[in-house]
Amino acid sequence: MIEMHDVWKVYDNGVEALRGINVKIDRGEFVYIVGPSGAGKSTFIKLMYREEKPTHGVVLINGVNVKRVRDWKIPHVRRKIGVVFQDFKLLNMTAYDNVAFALEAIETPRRKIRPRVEEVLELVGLSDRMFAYPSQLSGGEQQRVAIARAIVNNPSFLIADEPTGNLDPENSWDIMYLLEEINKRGTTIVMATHNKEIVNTLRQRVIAIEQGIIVRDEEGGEYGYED
Ligand SMILES: Nc1ncnc2c1ncn2[C@@H]1O[C@H](COP(=O)(O)OP(=O)(O)OP(=O)(O)O)[C@@H](O)[C@H]1O
Repeated sequence: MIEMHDVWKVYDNGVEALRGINVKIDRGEFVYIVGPSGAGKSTFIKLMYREEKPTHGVVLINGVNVKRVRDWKIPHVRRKIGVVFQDFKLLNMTAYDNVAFALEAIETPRRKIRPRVEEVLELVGLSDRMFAYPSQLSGGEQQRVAIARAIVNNPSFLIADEPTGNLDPENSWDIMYLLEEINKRGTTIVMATHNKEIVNTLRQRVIAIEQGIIVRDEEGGEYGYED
């Protein structure tokens, strides 16, 4: 479960990106984070995977306070979260190695790496592109590698910041169907997006943030903006 209690984020330049956020996201949910540009969506997402720490308030991931460095270092907690970005952030090595690297980093026994990498690459539909480099893959394929890498450790949460932001509509839908499938298998998904059509079609919980405040939180909600 993800919980935020009176969370504020004030950047060093004085910008109040989040102003008193209270939210609870349960296991297995699929949540869209929407709102105008500069509203605080990425900041909200960054607090969840501890790219940023709250200035005030508490962020709990499965009951662990992300601000308490010692607790957070317990790999057990950190491994619970997979992250996907708009620009994929793949390393310049094969799809297979990008995914295997995530397992090597947590010292997975060698004999377990290959079957698991093959399994997730199959899940994302890339069995036949395993040894391609990012430059040889389409944007949609690169995002699928990034998703495979994010879920290879079986995280409880998959956090995505505009995962379809760099993709054409067809690839965007494919990525969304994949995220739905991952959610059905039990992973909680939190996704910041500007994609009105997706939010209005694949209905899920919608949390709208404006000027650092949650202004709407609806099950099966609409996108609600014109862009
Ligand atoms: N590292 C930073 N230092 C200073 N200010 C920042 C930093 N990151 C974000 N901000 C500011 O905090 C506010 C919220 O930014 P954030 O990126 O969270 O918004 P967003 O809703 O994700 O926007 P977009 O939809 O354009 O990605 C903005 O005013 C932004 O300029």
